[in-house]
Amino acid sequence: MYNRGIRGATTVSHNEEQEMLQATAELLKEIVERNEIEPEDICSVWITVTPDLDATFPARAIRVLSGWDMVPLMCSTEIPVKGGLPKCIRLLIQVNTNKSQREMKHIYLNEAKSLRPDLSTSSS
Ligand SMILES: O=C(O)C(=O)C[C@]1(C(=O)O)C=C[C@@H](O)C=C1
Repeated sequence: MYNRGIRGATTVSHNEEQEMLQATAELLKEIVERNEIEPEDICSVWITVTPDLDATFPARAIRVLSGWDMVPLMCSTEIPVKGGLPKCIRLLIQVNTNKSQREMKHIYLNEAKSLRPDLSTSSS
């Protein structure tokens, strides 16, 4: 068993609570499904938002999911680099798995696909 990291990122159109929660849940669901992981296998989830997103804590979208209440979550702000992609939510999931690092599927949705086209395996 190894401890691996899985990355994801997505964007929202507005600094709005429901949109942020929905985008976070969508990104998490895609990561979980594509990587076939269970909440029990997850060590922690680190979430960042760009400084233009302050309508809510994205962690709220994760801890209400069935089986996710005991997964350690942490939100923080991405560093405000000039010209950085706006309204972006990033996830880093640390997971226990037997898979190799190359088998980890990193998910970039919406405008965030431009961040790491080399890693993105999502078709959406
Ligand atoms: O992967 C991302 O979300 C990126 O924006 C790329 C990148 C990088 O340059 O590697 C930049 C900033 C993030 O904190 C993490 C990684």
